[in-house]
Amino acid sequence: MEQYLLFALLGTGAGAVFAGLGMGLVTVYKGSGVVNFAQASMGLWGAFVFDELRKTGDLVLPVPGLPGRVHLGTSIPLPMAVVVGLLSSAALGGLVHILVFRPLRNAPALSKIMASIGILTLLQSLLVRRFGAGSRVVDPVLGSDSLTLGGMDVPQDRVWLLGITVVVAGALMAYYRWSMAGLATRAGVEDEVALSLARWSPNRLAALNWALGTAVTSLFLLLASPITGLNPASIGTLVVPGLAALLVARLSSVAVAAVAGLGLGVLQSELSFMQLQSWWPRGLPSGTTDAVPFVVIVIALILLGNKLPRRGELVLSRLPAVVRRPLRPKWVLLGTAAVALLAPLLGQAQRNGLIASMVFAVIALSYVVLVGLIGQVSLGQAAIAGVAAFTLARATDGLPFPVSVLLSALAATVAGVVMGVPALRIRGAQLAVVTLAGAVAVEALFLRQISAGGSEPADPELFGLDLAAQRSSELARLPFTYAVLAALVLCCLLVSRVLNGTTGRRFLAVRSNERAAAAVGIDVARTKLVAFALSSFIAGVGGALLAYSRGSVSIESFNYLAGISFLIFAFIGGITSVGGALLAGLIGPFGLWYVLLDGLVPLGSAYEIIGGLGMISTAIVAPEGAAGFYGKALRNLLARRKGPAHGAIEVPAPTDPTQAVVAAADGPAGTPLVPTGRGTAHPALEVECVSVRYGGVRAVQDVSLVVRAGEMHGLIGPNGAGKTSTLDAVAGFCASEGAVRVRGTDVGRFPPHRRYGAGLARTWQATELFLDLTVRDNLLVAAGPGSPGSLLNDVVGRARVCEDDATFALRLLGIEHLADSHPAQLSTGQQKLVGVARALAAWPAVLLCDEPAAGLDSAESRELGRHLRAVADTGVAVVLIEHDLSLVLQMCDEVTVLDFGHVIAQGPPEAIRRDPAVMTAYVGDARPADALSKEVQP
Ligand SMILES: Nc1ncnc2c1ncn2[C@@H]1O[C@H](COP(=O)(O)OP(=O)(O)OP(=O)(O)O)[C@@H](O)[C@H]1O
Repeated sequence: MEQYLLFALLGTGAGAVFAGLGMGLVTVYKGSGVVNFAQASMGLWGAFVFDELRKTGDLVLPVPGLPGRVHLGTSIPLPMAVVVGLLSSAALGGLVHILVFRPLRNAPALSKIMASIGILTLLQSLLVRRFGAGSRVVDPVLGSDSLTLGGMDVPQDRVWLLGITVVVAGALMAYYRWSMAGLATRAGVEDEVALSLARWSPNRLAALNWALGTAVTSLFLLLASPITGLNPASIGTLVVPGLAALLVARLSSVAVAAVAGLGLGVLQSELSFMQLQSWWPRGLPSGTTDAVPFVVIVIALILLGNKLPRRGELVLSRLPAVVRRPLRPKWVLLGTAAVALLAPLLGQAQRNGLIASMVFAVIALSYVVLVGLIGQVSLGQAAIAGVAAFTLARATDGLPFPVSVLLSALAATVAGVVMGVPALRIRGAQLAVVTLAGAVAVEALFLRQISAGGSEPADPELFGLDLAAQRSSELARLPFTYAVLAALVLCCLLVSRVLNGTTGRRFLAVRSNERAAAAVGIDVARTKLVAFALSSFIAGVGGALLAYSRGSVSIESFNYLAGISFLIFAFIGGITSVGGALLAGLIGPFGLWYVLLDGLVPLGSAYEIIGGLGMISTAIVAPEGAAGFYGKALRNLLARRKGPAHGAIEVPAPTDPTQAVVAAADGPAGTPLVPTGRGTAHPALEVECVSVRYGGVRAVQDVSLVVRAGEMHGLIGPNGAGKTSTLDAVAGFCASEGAVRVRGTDVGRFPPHRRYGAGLARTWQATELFLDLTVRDNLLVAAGPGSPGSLLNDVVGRARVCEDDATFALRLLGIEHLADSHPAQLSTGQQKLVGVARALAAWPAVLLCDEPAAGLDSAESRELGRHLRAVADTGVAVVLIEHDLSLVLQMCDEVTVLDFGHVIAQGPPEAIRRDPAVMTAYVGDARPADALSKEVQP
C-alpha cells in the first residue's frame, strides 16, 4: 500500500504539468474560444528560455530575422530566470493571439484548429533550431531533498508542485470570480455581443487570457523540468493529457482541469508501477499508460456528452465552401495520360517523389471526405492509415495486389468507424482532441505491438506481373508507379461521385446544420459513421500504398505527428475538393515538389517550418486552400471575360397559389401530385396529452389536438406559451410525454429523422437552411432521404434524384426561379418560402410551420398564408404557429390557443374570436376580436 501511495505522489510531478496545461488551456479557451493544440509547445518555450538563461545567461528570442539571443549576464538569479521565462511565454501567447487568432476571429472553427496546429509544428521546429533536438537535464528548482511524510521518504519537489497547483488553481478561480477582467471574460463566454456593448474589448481580453494561460502552462513545465527534463520531442507526450484535462473540465473549470491533470499523472504513475507487478497480465500491451488520456476522455464524454458548452460568439462562421462539380472524363483521361507519359521520363528520385505525391493525394482525399464534406475534424487519419499499413505487412501474404490493398483498407475502415463513434456526441475542436487522443491510443495499444513482430509487406504482384516498388538498385519502378496512379484515379472518381451524388448532398447538409438535417429525414449518426467509414477506407488505401512504396512499415510514418503533417498539407492544398487533394499531394512531405525544390536548395527541417507557416497563412487568408483560392480567382477571371454576372436575385413575382397547384399538376410527367392522408381512416396528426419539461419549467402541459388531411390548424398563444415546445415535441426535437400519431402510426418514440420518414415535416423559426447547398439541393436532400444503398448507387449506379418532387414544391410556392441560388443570396421572405418548400419536398402528411411569417411585412405574410392554404388544399395537414393572429384566424380551419403551456381554447376561428379566455391571455381584457387581431400583430 505504501508503494502505491509513493507512486501516487511521484505521479504528481507529471500530474502538475498536465494540470498546468489543462488550466492554461481553459484560460485560453475562456478568453478566445480557441482550443489551443500548441499550448504545450508555447509553454515549453518559456521553460527552455528559463533553462538557457540559467545555463548561459542568454535570452533566446523567437522572432526570425531578429538576433537569436541576447546575453544578459553570467549568473542570472533563479527568481529572475523564472520571471523572464514566464514573461517570454506570456509575450508569445499575446503575440500569437494578435498575429494569428485575432485575424481569425470570424473564421470557422476549422481554421482556428488548423492555425493552432500550424503553430505547434512551427514552434516545435523553432525549439529544435534555437535549443537543439536533444534532451536537457535541468538543475533543481524546488529543491532535491526528500521529506518524511507518514513514514515515507517523499521528494520535496512533488510536495511543492502539489501545493503550487492548488495555489495557482485558487488564484485563477479568484481572478475569474472577483476581478473585473475575469468577470468580463466569463461574461464573454456567455455572450460576446453583450460584452462589447458593455465597452469591454473581446480582443484585448482574449490577448490577456492568452498571455495568462501560456504563462500558467509555462510555470508548471518550468518548475517540473528538473523531474521531466526538457526535450522538444516531449511535446508529443504533453499535448494529449493537457487536452484531456481540458475536456474533462468541460472547457470551463480551472479547478476541474487541475484535478483532472493531477489525476492523469497519478493514474499513469500507478499504471507504470502495476505493470511491474507479477499479477499484471503479460498479454496487455505495454503502451497502456499512453492510452490512459483517451480512456479518460471517452469516459468524460459518456458522462458529460452534449453538456460540453459552446461560446456565445460574436460572429457565426461557416466552413470553407464546397463546389459540387463532377470530374469531367476528358480531364481525368488527359491528367492520367500526362502522368503516365511523364513517369518514364523522370529520374528515380523524382519518380519516388511522384509516387509519394500520389500516395499522399490519396490520404488527402480521405481528409476531403471527412473534414471538407462533413466537417468532422479528425487528427487520427495517420493512425487509421497505419492500421492498413500494418495489416498489409502482417496479414496479406500471398494475396494479389488490389485484394491485399482492399483487405487492408477494410481493416482501416473498421478502426475508423470505432474512432468515429465519439463524433456522434461532439464536434469541432473537441472531436479533433478525441481523435488525436485516439490516434495516440491506437499507436500505443496496437501499432507498436504489431510493429514489434516485423513489418515488411510481401512485394505486390498481379497475375504474375511484378509490381514491387523497388528491386535491388532499381527504385520507384514504373509498374508500381502505374499501380499507384490507377489507385489514385479510382479514389478521385470515388470521391467525386460521392461529392456530387445523394451522399455528398447529405454530408453537406449534416455539415451545415445537424438539427435541420435530422428534420429532413437524415440519420445524422449513420451519415457521420458512413463518412468515417468512407474516409478511413480511402486513408487505408493510402496507408497500404505507403507501406508498399517504402518496403517496410515504421511507426514514425503513422504516429500522430505524421497525422498532423498530413493534415497541414491537405489543408494547404484544399480540404474541400478533389483538386485540393491533388495539390496537397504535389506539395506534401517528400512529394514531387519537395524533391524538385530540395534539388535546388537542401530543405531539411525547413520544409516543416514552411508547412507550419503555410498552414497559418492558409487559415487566415484562404481557408478553402490553394485549390479553392486559385480556382475561385480563375472562375472570376473567366466570368469577367464573359461580361457582367447575373448575380442579382429577382424578387419572386406574386403568384396565385391556386394557379400554382394547377400548373404543378400539369408539370413533368410523373409529378407526384400529393401522397396525402386524405381518404385514410386516421387523421393525419393526433397529439394526445403531450407535456414538455425543461428542468423545473413546465413548458407544455397535456396538449392534445387532431388535424385532418387538407386541414389548416393554427397554434397560437402569447410569447412563452409553449407553442414551439409543442412543435418540437411533436417533431421529436425535445423529450416529451404523451402520444403522437401520424396517419395512425405511433411515432412518439421515433427520433426526428424517422418521424420525417413517417410523414411529419417541419419548418423552423430561424429558417435553418443548409447554407452550403443551393436552393434546389436543399430540396433534393429533403426529397430523397436515401437508403443504406445510396452510397453504392452514387459510386457505381445512377442515384434516384427526386427532381420532380423538388420542382413541384418550388413551383407551388412560386420560387422556382430561385432554384440555383444559395440561401445567403436570398431575402428573409424568400428564405422562409424555401424553408416551407424544403419541408414539402418529400410530400409529408403533416407540415408543422413555426412562425413562417416572422420577419415578413404584412403583404408578404398574406402571400405566404395563401401559399400555405394552397399546400393544405393539396391534402397536407398544416399546423401553423403564428403571431399574426388575423392571418391565423383568416386561414385556419381550427385553432388551438395555448397559455402557460395549457390549452385555453380550441375550435374554429369564429369561436376563438369570441372566446374571452383568449382575449384575457393576450391583452388582459375581453376586447373585441378584431381589435385583438390588430393589436398582436408583430
Ligand atoms: N431549451 C429550453 N430550456 C429551458 N426552458 C425553455 C427552453 N425552451 C423554452 N423554454 C421555456 O419554455 C417555455 C415555453 O417556451 P416556447 O419557446 O415553447 O414558447 P413559445 O410559445 O414558442 O414562445 P415564442 O412565441 O416566444 O416563440 C418558456 O417559458 C421558455 O422560457
